[in-house]
Amino acid sequence: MHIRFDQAELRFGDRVALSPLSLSLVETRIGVIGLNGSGKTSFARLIGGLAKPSSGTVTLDGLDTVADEKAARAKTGFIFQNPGHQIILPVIREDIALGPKSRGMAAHEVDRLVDEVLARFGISDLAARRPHELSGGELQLAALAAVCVNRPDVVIFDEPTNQLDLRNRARVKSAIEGLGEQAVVISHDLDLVADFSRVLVFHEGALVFDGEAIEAIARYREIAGC
Ligand SMILES: Nc1ncnc2c1ncn2[C@@H]1O[C@H](COP(=O)(O)OP(=O)(O)OP(=O)(O)O)[C@@H](O)[C@H]1O
Repeated sequence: MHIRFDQAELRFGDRVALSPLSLSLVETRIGVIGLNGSGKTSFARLIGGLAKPSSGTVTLDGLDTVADEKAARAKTGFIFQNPGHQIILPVIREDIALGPKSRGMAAHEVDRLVDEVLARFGISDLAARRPHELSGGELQLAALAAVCVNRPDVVIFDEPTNQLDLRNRARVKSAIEGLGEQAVVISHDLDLVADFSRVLVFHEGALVFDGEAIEAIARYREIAGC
């Protein structure tokens, strides 16, 4: 998908969360790194249509995230920092079924799709479980299944390996690697983006580097002073 920022800016009163930014993204794996408060989530929320630019535009395959809000939103899936908050129904299977059901799909087709996506992320055994019974890694995968069942063109992850142990981190990393969809991944876990074709570095609300992962990570280390 073609994600395009055209002088898009995000402000909260006098506070600038993201300075005017113009760029085009077509790569399948895009990493976003930077210090806390540097503007990464603001950037991601603009892509996902969860924030409206204070000025400028953001388009997804030519659809404006404000003027064509519904169609643009349908192209994106967002996995929040705390995926437990986005699982709203009491049982995982029901939660994953919510999107297809709300589009009026027949019950047997919904069942088939849900089974397929559970198997795809290796979590068929979690179908009947409740969100509070799942580990952080399992919650990430369940949220990812609930997003991917809606067939987005791009999946946006906000720190998907935050607070995960090594095993769960590896599980989430491999799920992201295996995605057919385009992925935009915000991460403080530099290993996660080390193989990505394009990595953006934000600092104080501005994009300060855009390019190869290895150079992006070096630039980030320089900014962090370590
Ligand atoms: N709703 C809001 N109201 C006011 N200021 C905000 C709001 N959301 C973000 N900001 C400010 O915008 C700036 C960028 O925040 P953002 O969440 O995009 O950073 P981040 O790089 O994702 O940080 P982190 O790594 O801590 O998640 C910060 O100074 C933050 O305080």
